[in-house]
Amino acid sequence: MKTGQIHVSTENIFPIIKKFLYSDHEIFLRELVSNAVDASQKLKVLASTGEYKGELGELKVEVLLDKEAKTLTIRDNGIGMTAEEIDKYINQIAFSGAEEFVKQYEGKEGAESIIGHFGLGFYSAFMVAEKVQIRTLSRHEGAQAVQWESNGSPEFTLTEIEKDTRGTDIVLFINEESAEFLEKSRIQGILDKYCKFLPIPVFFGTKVEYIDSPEGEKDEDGKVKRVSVDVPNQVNNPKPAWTIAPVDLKDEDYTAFYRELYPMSFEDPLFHIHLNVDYPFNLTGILYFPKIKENVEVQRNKINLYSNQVFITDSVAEIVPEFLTLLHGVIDSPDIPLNVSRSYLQSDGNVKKISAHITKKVADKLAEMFKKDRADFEAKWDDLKIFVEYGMLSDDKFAEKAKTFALIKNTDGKYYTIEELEEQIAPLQTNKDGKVVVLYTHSLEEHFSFVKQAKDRGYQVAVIDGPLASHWISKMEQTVENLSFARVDADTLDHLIQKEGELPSKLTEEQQSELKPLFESAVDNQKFKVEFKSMSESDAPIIVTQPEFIRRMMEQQKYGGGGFFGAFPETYNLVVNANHQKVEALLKMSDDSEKSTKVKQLTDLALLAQGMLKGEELNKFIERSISFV
Ligand SMILES: Nc1ncnc2c1ncn2[C@@H]1O[C@H](COP(=O)(O)OP(=O)(O)OP(=O)(O)O)[C@@H](O)[C@H]1O
Repeated sequence: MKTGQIHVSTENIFPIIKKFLYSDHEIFLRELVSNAVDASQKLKVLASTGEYKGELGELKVEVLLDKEAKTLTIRDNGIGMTAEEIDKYINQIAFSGAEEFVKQYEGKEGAESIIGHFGLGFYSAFMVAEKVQIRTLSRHEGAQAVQWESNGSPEFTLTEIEKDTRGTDIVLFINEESAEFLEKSRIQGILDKYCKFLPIPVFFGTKVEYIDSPEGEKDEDGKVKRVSVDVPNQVNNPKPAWTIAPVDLKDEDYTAFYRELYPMSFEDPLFHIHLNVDYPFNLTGILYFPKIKENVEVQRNKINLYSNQVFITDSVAEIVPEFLTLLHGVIDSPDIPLNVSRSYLQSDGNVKKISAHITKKVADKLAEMFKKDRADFEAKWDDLKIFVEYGMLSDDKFAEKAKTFALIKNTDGKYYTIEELEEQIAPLQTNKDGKVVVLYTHSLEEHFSFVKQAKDRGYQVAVIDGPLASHWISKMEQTVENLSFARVDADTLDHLIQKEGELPSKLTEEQQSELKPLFESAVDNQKFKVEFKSMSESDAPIIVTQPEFIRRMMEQQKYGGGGFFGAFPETYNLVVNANHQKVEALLKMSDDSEKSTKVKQLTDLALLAQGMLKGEELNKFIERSISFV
């Protein structure tokens, strides 16, 4: 037996490691299982190059729990270590790595968040163990098995032992505060989280499986009986879909993998993108487009980040652009630095490239789908829309590409690209300034009469809805030349698409001034501005409109952005049709009370058409209307 001092300059770093990693103790298992997997893969490589000539056997990692002895063992049959290798890799290199880490981050703000992403490697075992043994037999022929042991002080012992199987056992004597790691369910939970897709089979305990009775026992119906047997419980799928070449995968395989990732999800994704880059950085992965629900937040941050199949985190906000955090799936890249702060991550060159690459891939995939099968793309559009709009608003490069496939639906359920729609409506809907005006509604039901009037004139009305609508419209107006958008209830049709030459007004200015106070007294002055406009005689006598600009500002404030305008009061225009016969008739009435009743009735009808007549006012309107019958 040999005793020695771990090469160390700090007095004792173990208490610091423990304190530092307090919130993330569980990662010790990720580190040790990854080391075991690495040791197995290294052996595979050595075998393939001919350096290792022995039998490989079935390479596997086992996690063994002995609650009574209070130990947790991580066993592999990989390369193993000689006494010299232990001295080099454990006593010197590994330790200096851990020591440097602690020195660098001790007392620094935000250190905890860094640590979550950073493995201290082998030494993280001391977060949960009072004593750690390495019992190992090297791959070299005739090697002597050795045991390294340390109780968390810089002293260690190295002893020759009997061990006739190749590979390494890391035995942790779990300390008192860490008793949770002697619970089967806790260990299973950690393995599920970090080790689900490691490339070498990992086993933990047993599970029950049902098989045909080996003795051929039959039940009453003569069928072979099913019996339960205990089988080794493999925790991982060593060959997850993202590591397989896309040509070898069918759509069903992608869907099955989605289910493997999100067993609780009820719905299949709309489609997927398989990422595969090896230059200038290394990245693989599969991203899925989910059906986006009203409650966007629940679906956010479901992308899992892996590094060589080891789970790192499900918070990828720094790596993918914000609008892409709505996607689901896996990204695996050994090139994403994990041992750095989040703000550094955002400025990292590789991470920026990765983010730009993913955005481009997503745009290309959508463009390809649109080109390949437009009908199918249209069928998916309503689910994709919010995502594409979000992308167009937050990323100019994406917006440029998306203009070719972003669709607008009209009230007849037909889909057009922006360019197609512009071409369609230009002949009738170009105003006197040469701008093509897209009329739109967010709800056919709410705007029924406005839409009908517009369609009666041969205009098309687009359906543009959702929380991002008004932001998106403003963006389109800024980027597509000569295009402007107007909601059908923003003004009278003649003013929404102004043509040369206005209709003459039947009412003179004086007559309008005479009637104006009557209308003003019928509504709340703070909320409504009364104005007269010369409209067609067949148009409604009064309409309530909400100026496009004010409404958009209010909507944009509600869904973020535009805050600098301050709070907008809700204001509307009460537009009186200066050519309507019912309005003209008011002038001839001598009975003031009859006149104001008529005005009230006309005004209420306009409010009713906008769905704005409610509560007491609605009740009064109903009673008044009954009295007319
Ligand atoms: N199960 C094992 N079998 C063989 N060698 C091992 C095993 N575990 C650790 N080692 C050796 O000990 C070294 C140090 O391990 P440690 O986990 O501290 O660092 P690492 O794996 O090199 O880096 P990191 O864990 O930070 O990615 C490894 O590089 C490896 O050479």
